[in-house]
Amino acid sequence: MTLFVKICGLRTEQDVDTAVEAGADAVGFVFSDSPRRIDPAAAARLVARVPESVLTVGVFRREPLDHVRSVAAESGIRAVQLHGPEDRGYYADLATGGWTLIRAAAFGDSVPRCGEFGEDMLLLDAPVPGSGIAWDWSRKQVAAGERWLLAGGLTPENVREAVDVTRPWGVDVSSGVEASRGVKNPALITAFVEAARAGAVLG
Ligand SMILES: O=C(O)c1ccccc1NCC(=O)[C@H](O)[C@H](O)COP(=O)(O)O
Repeated sequence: MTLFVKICGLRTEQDVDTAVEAGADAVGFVFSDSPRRIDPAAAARLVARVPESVLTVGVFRREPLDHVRSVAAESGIRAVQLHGPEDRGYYADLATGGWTLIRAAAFGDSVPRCGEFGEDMLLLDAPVPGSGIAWDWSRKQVAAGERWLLAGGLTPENVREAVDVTRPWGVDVSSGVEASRGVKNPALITAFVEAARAGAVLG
């Protein structure tokens, strides 16, 4: 099994082309308040460059359901990643649209299970998404074998150790492949994908 790698917060053609050429499995576009925010029309132009084999993901935080549906339709993304406190009804409604659903949960007291809200993937993240701050991965709470992504403060330097410690199904990065906040560095994107997959032992 190959480690699933998602590169998040992309805003330019170069970002997207680099991630795809590096072998990323998914590319993310942030549609909520963030230095990485992109509007749906601009995202649609980038989504059109992405081959079918790579999942295009829209990232949302605390947005009304109608807004998520409308942005997802306009941009053409195939997956929706939710960082808010959405309930099961919200997920059930979105599931009717055919999008792959990714539920982001902050590392904390509860023990999340992938699928308990009807999601297809679980993303275990730092309390502040997109902050580049790592949490104590050795305390990860997801059962082995679940479709879960490790996120929060990953970099080309630490991703290998993080994968070895937590044995995730996949990894997700944003800040760790940036030259400055919101501006991706192509060389770091390539280095991250290579480092993530180098000698991976998955659980
Ligand atoms: O990137 C943001 O600013 C953002 C804003 C609102 C919701 C989610 C956001 N980002 C999600 C991600 O980029 C990743 O899924 C994850 O949080 C990893 O971030 P990082 O620690 O920067 O690698």
